[in-house]
Formats: sequence, C-alpha cells, structure tokens
Amino acid sequence: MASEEVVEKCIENYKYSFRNDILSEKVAFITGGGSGICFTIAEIFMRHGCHTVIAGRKLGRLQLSAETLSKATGLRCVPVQADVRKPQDVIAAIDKCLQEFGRLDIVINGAAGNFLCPLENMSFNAFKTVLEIDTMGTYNVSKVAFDKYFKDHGGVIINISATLHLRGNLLQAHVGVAKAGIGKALD
Ligand SMILES: CC/C=C\C/C=C\C/C=C\C/C=C\C/C=C\C/C=C\C=C\C(=O)SCCNC(=O)CCNC(=O)[C@H](O)C(C)(C)COP(=O)(O)OP(=O)(O)OC[C@H]1O[C@@H](n2cnc3c(N)ncnc32)[C@H](O)[C@@H]1OP(=O)(O)O
Ligand SMILES: NC(=O)C1=CN([C@@H]2O[C@H](COP(=O)(O)OP(=O)(O)OC[C@H]3O[C@@H](n4cnc5c(N)ncnc54)[C@H](OP(=O)(O)O)[C@@H]3O)[C@@H](O)[C@H]2O)C=CC1
Repeated sequence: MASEEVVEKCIENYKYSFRNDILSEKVAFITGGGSGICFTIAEIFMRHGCHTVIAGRKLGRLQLSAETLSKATGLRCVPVQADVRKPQDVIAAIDKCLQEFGRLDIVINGAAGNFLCPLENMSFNAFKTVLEIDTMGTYNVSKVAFDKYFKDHGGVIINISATLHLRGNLLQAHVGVAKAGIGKALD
C-alpha cells in the first residue's frame, strides 16, 4: 500500500434498520467500492448477508478495503482492478465476479471523478474525463452486467448521482452534465 493511501474504516456499533439477512447469499458488484460512500454501501450490504466485488483502478487500496470489509462482516469481498472507462476491463471484472460467485444480483455504479474548476479554465480532456468516468462508466458496467447475466436472470442496477445538475453549480459544470446524463438517460 502506498503510504499516502487512506485506510477506510467500518461503522462502529452498526444498528440494523432492516432484517439482518435481507440480502442473504446475494452478490453485489460495486464500482468505487474501495473508498468513501461506496465502501460504506459495500459494508452495509455485507452486514445484511451480501457478498461483494469492489472495483476501481487502485488495486492496493481495493485489497486493503476488501480485507477490512471481510474482517468486519465475515462475508466475502473480492477486489478487482478495472477502469470503468475501458470496456475490456469491465468485461474482465464482471467475468471475475461470475467466476468467483456464479451469480450477480446487484450493480452499484458509484465510480466517479470530480474536481473544482471554472469552465473557463477547463481543458477539453478535463471535461471529457469526468463524462467518461461517470456517464460512460455507468453505461459500460450496466451493459456488461446486462449482457452477461441480467438479461437471463434479472437483477438490480443502482446509479449513484448527485443534485448538482438540478440547479446551476459553481465550479462543477462537468459533473453536473455527467450526472444529468446518468439521471435522464440511464434511470
Ligand atoms: C467534490 C469535489 C471533489 C474534489 C474537490 C476537492 C475539494 C472539495 C472542496 C469543496 C467541495 C464543495 C462542494 C462539493 C459539493 C458536492 C459534491 C457533489 C458531487 C460529488 C461528486 C463526486 O464525484 S465526488 C468523487 C470525487 N472523487 C474523485 O474524483 C476520485 C477520482 N478522481 C480522479 O481520479 C481524478 O481526479 C480525475 C477525475 C481527474 C481522473 O483521473 P485521471 O484519469 O488520472 O485523469 P488526469 O489525467 O489526472 O486528468 C485528466 C484531465 O483533467 C484535468 N484535471 C485533473 N484535475 C484537474 C483539476 N483539479 N482542475 C482542472 N483540470 C484538472 C487534467 O489536467 C487532464 O486534462 P489535460 O487537458 O491536462 O490532459
Ligand atoms: N462526496 C460527495 O459529496 C458526493 C458524492 N456523490 C457521489 O457518490 C459517489 C461516491 O463518491 P465519494 O465517496 O465522495 O468519492 P470517492 O472519491 O471516495 O470515490 C470515488 C471512487 O470511484 C473510483 N473511480 C474513480 N475513477 C474510476 C475509474 N475510472 N474506474 C473505476 N473506478 C474509478 C475510485 O477508485 P480508484 O481511485 O481506485 O479508481 C473511488 O473509489 C460518486 O458517484 C459521487 O459522484 C454524490 C453527491 C455528493
């Protein structure tokens, strides 16, 4: 692990609002599950009986997060390196999930990119990068999950959006556009 990496922490004294086995033996594929909000989504799913695959670009952090999650919950968490902008990575990652668990029930599209930048200073590539991660990444993962498993077995896709696109938002026009694409086109 690189020394600057933040070690994600699980919830202390987790209190159940739903039955603790409500996701028993289900499998969730969670992009962005190595950190932040989606790490905690993975944790809560696991506390309710769900095995998980967490996907992102930084394998070291994913491995550490998977160990932390499995230790806290007693469930399996498989870390997979994949850049959601690259269809071949996504195909390999969903294949890995199906090899490990033989099923897929839930996809969480949480991988995202953001930085604060006025539009007047933003490069072509900066704007494109955020759209490719958030919007195209969501499409890529959803398409592969559907083609490889959901088409025949059904399943649930949850896309993590934001409220940035509902009104104008200073310094985050790129993310507003990307999240609007998720909200309007893919829901
Ligand atoms: C929430 C804002 C996030 C960070 C800002 C920091 C502090 C926040 C302070 C206050 C917050 C205030 C309000 C927030 C309110 C609401 C938030 C709502 C929604 C949040 C949505 C989120 O998605 S949060 C998740 C954030 N997490 C991440 O972004 C992690 C992953 N990010 C990355 O990997 C990189 O940041 C990346 C998105 C740039 C992608 O990496 P990579 O593919 O390696 O790309 P690069 O080659 O590095 O860059 C590609 C082009 O983008 C240009 N670039 C990169 N950073 C900046 C920058 N800071 N400003 C301007 N341009 C930037 C880069 O130069 C490249 O362009 P070129 O033309 O040079 O090629
Ligand atoms: N934080 C906030 O205030 C808000 C967040 N959101 C949304 O919630 C979700 C989680 O955000 P948050 O927890 O803050 O962010 P984090 O920065 O902790 O998480 C972003 C995750 O996305 C992964 N990721 C980024 N780019 C790629 C890529 N190209 N391929 C695969 N994985 C990638 C990162 O992993 P890695 O670096 O390993 O690739 C990281 O784990 C996002 O969808 C965000 O837009 C919505 C509203 C507000």
